[in-house]
Amino acid sequence: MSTAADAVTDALRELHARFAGLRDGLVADYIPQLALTDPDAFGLALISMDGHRYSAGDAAAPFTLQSVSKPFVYALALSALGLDEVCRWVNAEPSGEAYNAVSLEPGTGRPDNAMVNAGAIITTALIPDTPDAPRFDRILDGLSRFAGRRLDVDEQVYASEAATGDRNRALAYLLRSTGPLPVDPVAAIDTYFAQCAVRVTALDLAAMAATLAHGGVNPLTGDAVVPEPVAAQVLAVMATCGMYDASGDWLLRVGLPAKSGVSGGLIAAGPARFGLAAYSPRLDPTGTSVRGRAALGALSERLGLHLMHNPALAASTVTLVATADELPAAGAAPHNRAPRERVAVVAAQGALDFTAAERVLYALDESRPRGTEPVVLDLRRVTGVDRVARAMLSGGLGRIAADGARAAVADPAGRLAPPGPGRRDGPAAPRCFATRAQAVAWCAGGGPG
Ligand SMILES: NC(=O)CC[C@H](N)C(=O)O
Repeated sequence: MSTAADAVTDALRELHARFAGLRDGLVADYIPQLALTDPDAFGLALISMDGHRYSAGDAAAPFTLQSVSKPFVYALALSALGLDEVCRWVNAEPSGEAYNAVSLEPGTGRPDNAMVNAGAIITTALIPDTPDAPRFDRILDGLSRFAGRRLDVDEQVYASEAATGDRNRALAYLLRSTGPLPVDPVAAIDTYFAQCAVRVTALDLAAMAATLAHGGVNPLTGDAVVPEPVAAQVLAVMATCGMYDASGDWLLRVGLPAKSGVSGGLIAAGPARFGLAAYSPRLDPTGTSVRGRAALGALSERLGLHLMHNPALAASTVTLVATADELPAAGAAPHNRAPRERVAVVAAQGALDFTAAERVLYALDESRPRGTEPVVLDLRRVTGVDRVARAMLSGGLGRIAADGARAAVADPAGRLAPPGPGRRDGPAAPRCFATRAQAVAWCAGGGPG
């Protein structure tokens, strides 16, 4: 039997079938253990903001995080130290160079960003290291919370990189020699190798990406892994730097914050929409999975996820602009008796943010052609009012009241202010009522002022 949501799985399966024939690219072999992976493994996964999981192909096949660990450890550093402190040691500029380049700011020695190896090594070194919570324990714990399950280290890949990672060790020594660092990158290099060797699946990666897309809260477990501003900061750096010297092209064509790794993992995050992941070990010259890139690019196009694409203009916010005596009798019963004033009524629906609140304020003005009429704002069909919209609506209604007109809100859920005709919390708090009829009656002069 098939379910309606199988249509989402079908979309992933179709992309999997479309790109499974791609044989371009090479499996990374500078970490010898990685050369032993099956070059044809190919998995895709998608996790929604409600925690719904979809996958196709080898989405449960294990592989190591490699550079896909970088944005998550960056998130942990930002959570521990804050953006300004982290930026003192790692910049946030695209380097336009390969992941292993020696891209250090002249003068300060500061790496360009936390997505290239030099920046990632510093980021790892910035994670606090205390006897009761050693640095790597904190990192493994954090990565596990992003994934929503306990992760472990592929000891063979770790040993393989530790034995051959001379270039990264050289970078660590160079970093220590150039900058007045608060931490020792040389001491942190083995921790960096270990974080790169943490074992995941494409489904784990999708959960990790979905956690960033979901404001730092894992949509599978509900765990608030990092604060919302940190998730936004990490996504911003992924968008500009996540694909190294291919970051501009990726943002242009795919339009999503993303991060690749040399084991073949690739994540992309559609903020407030999805976490996406691909796994396929054959890499292009920038170190990105060839099939992963093709599949996530096609998925973004197909689902309309490009960030700069006309962002979802919400359905109409304002559902009614009228005067109370134009409304059906049931909606405005008290008003049918000779009102002292014509009362304007504006009704809104859906989730109110800045964009929606601007529409509502504009409609409030349109509903009062003389600019002196009392007005009722009907929020009964509103599902949410964010902080910005609340301040804007209170401010707009406050201006009407300050001009001497009555302004009331039908707001039984108390989204703008607690309901109750007697309630007035100060000059900025609008008069709120449980029903529209009560609000209209008060505005028409039927209630105490
Ligand atoms: N791009 C990558 O995935 C690189 C990670 C790898 N562990 C390295 O530091 O070389």
